[in-house]
Amino acid sequence: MAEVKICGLSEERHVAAAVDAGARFLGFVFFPRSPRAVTATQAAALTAEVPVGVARVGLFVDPSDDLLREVLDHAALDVIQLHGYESAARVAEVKALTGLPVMKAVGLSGPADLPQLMDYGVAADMLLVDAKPPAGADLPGGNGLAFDWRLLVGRHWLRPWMLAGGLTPDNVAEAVRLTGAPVVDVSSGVERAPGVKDVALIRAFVEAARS
Ligand SMILES: O=C(O)c1ccccc1NCC(=O)[C@H](O)[C@H](O)COP(=O)(O)O
Repeated sequence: MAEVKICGLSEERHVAAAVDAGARFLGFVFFPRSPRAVTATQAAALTAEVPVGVARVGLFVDPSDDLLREVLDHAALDVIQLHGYESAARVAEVKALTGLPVMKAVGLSGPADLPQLMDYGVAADMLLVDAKPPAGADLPGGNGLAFDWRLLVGRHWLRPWMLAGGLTPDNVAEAVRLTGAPVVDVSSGVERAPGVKDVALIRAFVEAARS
């Protein structure tokens, strides 16, 4: 059984569906190129009614200090997710600037990428273990691509972590069984088109992950 983060939420009915289904983390994307992007003002409305116990995660890609301040001036966030090329030093700066826990995403495509999880494990509060985006990809995440989960078998890091990348209602139970992930993160796998979430898929995913 794993807890769930539903990422890339941009409509109130999908926030409500994720909360009702039992998701413990909700992700909001502040990266304009993404089909899931929300503005600071939209995020203010989307995050306002989220109950205590459900964490609101703001996803940023190499954000400037100004962007972080602008979003936090409007929207109530509980965690900052960094999904770009941020260094460990930048992770520490963002933590100090925002006063919030920071989750650093690390993309894996093979064993050579694993040491990054140790490196970031000092500065970050949480780790998001994701698939490395393919060369030339438009987005650094949210591509619906899985990596070889066997890379994670028997491994431990300094921080709590989540598994992401190509998870769906059909494969999430096997991913949790193989990796022991305590939390799973999904975006494309609960969409019927890029950026368009689906209530039935959200429910099916949470049920499969928590079963
Ligand atoms: O979702 C996006 O559009 C996005 C844009 C820029 C950086 C990251 C992005 N998404 C990351 C995620 O949604 C998840 O943390 C994770 O990568 C899972 O995505 P998916 O494989 O689509 O389930």
